[in-house]
Amino acid sequence: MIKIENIQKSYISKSNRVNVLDDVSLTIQKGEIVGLLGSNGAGKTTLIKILCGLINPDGGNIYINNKIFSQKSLMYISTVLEGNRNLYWRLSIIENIEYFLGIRGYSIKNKTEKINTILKTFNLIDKKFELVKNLSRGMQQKVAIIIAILCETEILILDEPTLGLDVKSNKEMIHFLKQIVESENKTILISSHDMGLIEQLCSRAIIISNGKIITDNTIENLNSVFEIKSFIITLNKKLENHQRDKLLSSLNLLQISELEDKCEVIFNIKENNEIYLVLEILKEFNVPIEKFEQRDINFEQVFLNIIGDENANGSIQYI
Ligand SMILES: Nc1ncnc2c1ncn2[C@@H]1O[C@H](COP(=O)(O)OP(=O)(O)OP(=O)(O)O)[C@@H](O)[C@H]1O
Repeated sequence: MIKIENIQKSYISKSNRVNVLDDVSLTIQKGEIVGLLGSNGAGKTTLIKILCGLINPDGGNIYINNKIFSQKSLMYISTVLEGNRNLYWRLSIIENIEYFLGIRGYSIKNKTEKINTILKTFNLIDKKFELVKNLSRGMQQKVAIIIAILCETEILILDEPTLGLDVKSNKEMIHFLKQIVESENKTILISSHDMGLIEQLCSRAIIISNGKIITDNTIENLNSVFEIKSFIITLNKKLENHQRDKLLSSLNLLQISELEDKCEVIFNIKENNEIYLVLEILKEFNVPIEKFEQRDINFEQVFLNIIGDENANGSIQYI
């Protein structure tokens, strides 16, 4: 179990103090698979580096299994950091496994069967003696994660596991991680930009923006936002002021965007009958409708809306 309370971290940049993590608190229960989402520079890697003891926070507390964080906590945690510096490139897969398990005090002699099984499962058995530098980026990433699993820690932290992978390797990696999530009973924290990955693997998503947690909710709850439908009606005439006012007051989630000699009415609804509300008002105005389209809403949009609203208003709204 991971408990983070009021973590604070800032860096000095060009003689200014920049807050990178601002009062971050979260709890991840044993066995939970949690996604950490955020735009570039949001503070995800900083939080992960603090969690694996690479940097110290300026303030706040971390508890691992109810004990205050110390060097000893690291025996419960394996981390795969972003990028390709998790392995020794001039060593083979098996030599890397031997080295990293050795650091944790394990001998690979007692683990040969487990190592071979895991390498077979993930199609790396033929590459066991291959130097890591000769492996593809996706294979290297898999090896780093396999080593983290072989360390048999309770907690696994993965920072951007699909970063830099092509479309095919990205798909394979998600499949690989799904197998891991299903077969290993671990507490897992995965940071990513990849909404699909978080949606498929995690039960909960924490969204961080400018060093602050702005949403911490189950994927199920966040997914309920998908039930919202979004429409655009293009009118080939501009609206008069009183018509705009009437439309804007008809629905909470309605925007009007003026184009050259047209205008777009964009609205998001949960109930289908709200479409008729808008259409009836437009009928009353007797303005010709040029186009009526439904827009797709996906997790990425939900995320962007949450981040966008946070940046715009300092408060969170889901659409
Ligand atoms: N050592 C450092 N010195 C100064 N600023 C830093 C340092 N490390 C990180 N930062 C700054 O802290 C902020 C958060 O960086 P961090 O790497 O944690 O973000 P991130 O959410 O992981 O972003 P990305 O998705 O781009 O990896 C950024 O503005 C970054 O420039």
